[in-house]
Amino acid sequence: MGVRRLLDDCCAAAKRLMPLDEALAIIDRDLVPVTDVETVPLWAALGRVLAHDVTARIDLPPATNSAMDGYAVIAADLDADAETTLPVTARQAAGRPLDGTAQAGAAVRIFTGAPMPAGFDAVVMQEEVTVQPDGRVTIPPGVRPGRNVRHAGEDVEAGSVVLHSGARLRAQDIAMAAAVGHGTMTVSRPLRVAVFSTGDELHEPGDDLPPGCIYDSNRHALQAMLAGLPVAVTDLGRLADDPAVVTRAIEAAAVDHDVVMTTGGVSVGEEDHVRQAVEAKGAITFWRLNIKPGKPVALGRVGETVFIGLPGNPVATAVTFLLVARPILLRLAGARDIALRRFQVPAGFSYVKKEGRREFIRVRLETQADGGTLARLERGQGSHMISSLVDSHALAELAEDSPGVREGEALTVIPFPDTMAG
Ligand SMILES: Nc1nc2c(c(=O)[nH]1)N[C@H]1C(S)=C(S)[C@@H](COP(=O)(O)OP(=O)(O)OC[C@H]3O[C@@H](n4cnc5c(N)ncnc54)[C@H](O)[C@@H]3O)O[C@H]1N2
Ligand code: MOO
Repeated sequence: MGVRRLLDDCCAAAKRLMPLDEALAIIDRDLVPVTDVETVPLWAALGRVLAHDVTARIDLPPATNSAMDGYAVIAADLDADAETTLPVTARQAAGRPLDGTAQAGAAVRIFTGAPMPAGFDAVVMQEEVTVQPDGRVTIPPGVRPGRNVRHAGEDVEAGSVVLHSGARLRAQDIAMAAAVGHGTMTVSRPLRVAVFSTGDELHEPGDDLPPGCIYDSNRHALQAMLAGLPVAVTDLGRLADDPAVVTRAIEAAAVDHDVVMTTGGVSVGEEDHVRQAVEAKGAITFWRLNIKPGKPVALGRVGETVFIGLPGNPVATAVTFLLVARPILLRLAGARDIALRRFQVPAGFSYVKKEGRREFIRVRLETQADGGTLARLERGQGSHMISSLVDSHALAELAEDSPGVREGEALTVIPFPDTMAG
């Protein structure tokens, strides 16, 4: 895996801001996914990337069975226009052998999930029958073959592919693997991701805060956001704004990690040393994207290790994690679908934007009385305003050439993924 195909020369040196789509195309095309796999129990497979197709070992359902608690019958035994009273000659519970004899002209007491007795083709719910004092059952007219019957293989046929390699496993995928007989799943190994924050002003939350300093929130936010991805995180703490310290730390972390991720120090100030540190030991592929917030975001390599440099402003960190770091990590983990889901909802506000950059603004998604959804603009859109992240549910995306949005117009929104959703 890694960055073998990442170009060393780049538009980093150029003045041009790279469009987001171009950066995503580089991620898609040039990053080489991990090839190491491991086999894990089902409970450990959630969120991991499936390494091979999963094939059904059995039909699903494995046998034709009843969808209801009631009485199995042969529809042809019944009077089409009048009630029919039948003796009950057998009992069929799920997971047990047939008790009694299932025969034409009789009903079988049956329960949900129990296999249909041979030759029986319909089930009448127990609520619809009358049990006579002598134990016989009276069945209403109109029962057709197939009623309340679930056929073997109607969900999945044995031998068919039920999950495709590259899928990020969700709860329903694990249900499917289990149902068709797999007790383990083969997934790509977790990416080893090292996380640093940089900045002399940063202090650990919980400690005393000297004047002019702030608590390090980004490093903790990143670890929380990474928790939703197939990664093993190493927290490498805070780095001082010292070029030698930053260079040494990035170089050391690159030795035993697949990805080194930093926050802060990636812009143009004299105390921003991250980019130079990466260039000293590797190369930068892109460094500035045509997005707001999050313009200073870098992809590069240090040896074979992928480097991701996220900007320091907390909202820019979160936005670039979603838009850039997340697809990089999913691609490296071998995931097939790395795109964020986008929806259109009406805007409940007007917003003017400068043309030229793609802009992401924080919105709340409100359910209206008519059941529809409306996007409301969060107050405080500065990229230092964490409260607007806390109060929002999604990013609204305004295209490069858009002048903004007017109330009532359709707005493209990207709902926050699980670790950021309410
Ligand atoms: N002359 C220019 N100045 C800046 C530009 C620019 O293009 N030209 N870009 C601005 C943008 S946009 C952003 S975003 C920031 C990104 O800067 P850095 O990535 O170098 O980040 P820092 O300068 O280290 O910090 C920026 C800001 O974020 C706070 N911060 C940093 N780390 C953390 C952390 N771990 N937890 C919480 N907050 C953090 C830091 O104190 C600063 O306030 O640059 C602009 N400047
Ligand atoms: O784009 Mo910066 O990333 O405004 O905060």
